[in-house]
Amino acid sequence: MVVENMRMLRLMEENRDTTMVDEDDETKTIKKVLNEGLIEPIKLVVGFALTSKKRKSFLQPKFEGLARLKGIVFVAIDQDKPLSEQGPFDIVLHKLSGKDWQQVLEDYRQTHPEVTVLDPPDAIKHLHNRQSMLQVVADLNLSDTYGNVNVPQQLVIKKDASSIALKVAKERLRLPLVAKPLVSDGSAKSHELSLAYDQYSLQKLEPPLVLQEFVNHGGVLFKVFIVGEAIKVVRRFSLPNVSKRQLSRTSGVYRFPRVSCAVASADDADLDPDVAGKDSK
Ligand SMILES: Nc1ncnc2c1ncn2[C@@H]1O[C@H](COP(=O)(O)OP(=O)(O)OP(=O)(O)O)[C@@H](O)[C@H]1O
Ligand SMILES: O=P(O)(O)O[C@H]1[C@H](O)[C@@H](O)[C@H](OP(=O)(O)O)[C@@H](OP(=O)(O)O)[C@H]1O
Repeated sequence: MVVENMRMLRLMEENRDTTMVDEDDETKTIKKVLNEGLIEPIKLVVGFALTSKKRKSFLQPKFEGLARLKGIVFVAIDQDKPLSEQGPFDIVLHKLSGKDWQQVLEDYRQTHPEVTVLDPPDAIKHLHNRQSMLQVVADLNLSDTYGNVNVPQQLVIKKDASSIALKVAKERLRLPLVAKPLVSDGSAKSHELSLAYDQYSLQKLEPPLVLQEFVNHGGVLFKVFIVGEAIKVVRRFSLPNVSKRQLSRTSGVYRFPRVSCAVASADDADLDPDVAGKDSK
């Protein structure tokens, strides 16, 4: 048992980025427990294929350690070697884009039906494009049902920035508009959003993109995470409302950073309970 745990520890060390070796007390405790053989035997091997950015944000040493205590280990997939020659895995966890990788996964699913691929390329392809991503929600037709789920008015611009103003006028989209890259592939570029205040500045945008009417939402939003039966809701700070007055006085295109990421948590903020419902338009 101790030998197996030491082997596992080595595996975890080998699979870790050199940028991730900052050890806190909890990590040291986990290592001590591992060394002393006090933990569960390995029940599940998860092969992962992630970008180095994702590996750093998701596979943090503490998380890996806690998973190991529950008998789950994470092993890096070497993309330069055939997937079938690696493992054996119980689960393949991935977040990589590209047709070649999708084909590798599809082939692997055929030859290894016993392995759970999270998620199969076919099941997540609509999330790689912001138009199809939102279409799924629009198709659910949830407005005026039990709650009220609406989708912002939006327009896809594939090319030709000079034609945007005309298209926007034709579709009667109201300014300001949020411009989002059409492709959503996890790259930094795909997260670069901007806000266009006036018609003239629309030509400065860079297609392919999705234009959405800006929806005032009181500067906070809720993110809902669902895994199986588990549901977690977090509150995050977001873009503040844009008033009519502000709109009439502002022009141009403004890039905005990752406003509602994890560091923008508003879970503990003391907010006016009505704030998310106010509309200053
Ligand atoms: N139509 C909209 N009206 C008002 N604000 C918006 C709108 N769309 C997006 N935002 C703001 O932009 C932020 C990011 O938008 P979005 O979630 O579409 O992009 P993302 O890159 O996928 O973000 P994330 O990385 O947080 O998942 C939101 O948190 C919200 O603050
Ligand atoms: O931390 P939350 O609020 O869950 O937001 C996530 C986004 O929803 C994801 O889209 C980001 O992943 P990608 O950068 O791979 O798209 C993801 O990027 P990260 O894994 O680098 O943190 C997060 O920004």
